[in-house]
Amino acid sequence: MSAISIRSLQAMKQQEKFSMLTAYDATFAQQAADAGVEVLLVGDSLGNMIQGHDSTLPVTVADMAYHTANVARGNRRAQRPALIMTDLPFMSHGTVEQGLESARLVMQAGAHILKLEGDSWLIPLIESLSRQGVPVCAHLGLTPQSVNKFGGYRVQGREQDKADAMVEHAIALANAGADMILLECVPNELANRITAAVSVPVVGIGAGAGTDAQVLVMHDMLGLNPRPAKFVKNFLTDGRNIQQAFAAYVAEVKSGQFPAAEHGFSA
Ligand SMILES: Nc1nc(=O)c2c([nH]1)NC[C@@H]1CN(c3ccc(C(=O)N[C@@H](CCC(=O)O)C(=O)O)cc3)CN21
Ligand SMILES: CC(C)C(=O)C(=O)O
Ligand SMILES: [Mg+2]
Repeated sequence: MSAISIRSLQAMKQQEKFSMLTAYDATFAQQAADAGVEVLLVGDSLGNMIQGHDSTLPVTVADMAYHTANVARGNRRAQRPALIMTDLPFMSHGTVEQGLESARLVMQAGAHILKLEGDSWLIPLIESLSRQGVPVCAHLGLTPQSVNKFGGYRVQGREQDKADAMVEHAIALANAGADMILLECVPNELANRITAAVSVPVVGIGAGAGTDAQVLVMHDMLGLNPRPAKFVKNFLTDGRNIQQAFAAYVAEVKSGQFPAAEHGFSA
């Protein structure tokens, strides 16, 4: 089977749901790809899960490059290699110049697509990356790098004006060259509006079952988080091993069984 590409994911929009899971090392990357996970996210949530911080703010570009290189080695050994998406961390893309240098470091470490938190202010950088052949996923809604500005990890886009603005931002980002959109902790109805408004795949976490794809933090879906968020489901149940837990997640995303109503937010 050939490796997953941006093109294969684009073709799945409105045909078949796909799954994304965080991976920070070679062993779990290979396990997830072998279980059928289409996208491995080297998330800056490694600040929480690997480094023990209580936010993603301390994570550096060097940390992201290191974990991306590890994930890339494991992924290469998989039956069908997944697409590797890597987060640009806090304050590593405040200007176009800085964003390009950060992008170079993680792409050269083995990422296939970058994820950037931000709204329409990202457009000049996305246009530049797009011209240089670097795919981008724009992360909207609850963007954890802005936790201090938000005053906590809270659902975003509940007010009508904020919801309308998020739809406009998603359209503008896709027009600027974003190849994917990720929505975190937004009301289901808003996620559905955005999924219908853009032609690129939309990935959700805490955004309901209507998006084109789902993402979870691996440690959360293995039940390793003592205080899981509302959108988390533990798949390491019913006597499953880790590989089977990953496969159950993939299957439940494909069938639409996950996420259920209890994992989403209303307006
Ligand atoms: N392990 C882990 N999982 C994550 O999903 C995650 C991280 N770490 N670190 C970075 C951010 C922080 N995230 C979080 C953390 C908590 C909530 C949370 O507790 N949300 C409330 C909703 C609050 C509201 O209603 O506004 C919830 O009930 O889920 C959400 C996102 C998501 N990301
Ligand atoms: C929660 C996902 C979307 C993420 O950005 C991360 O794991 O860092
Ligand atoms: Mg992240």
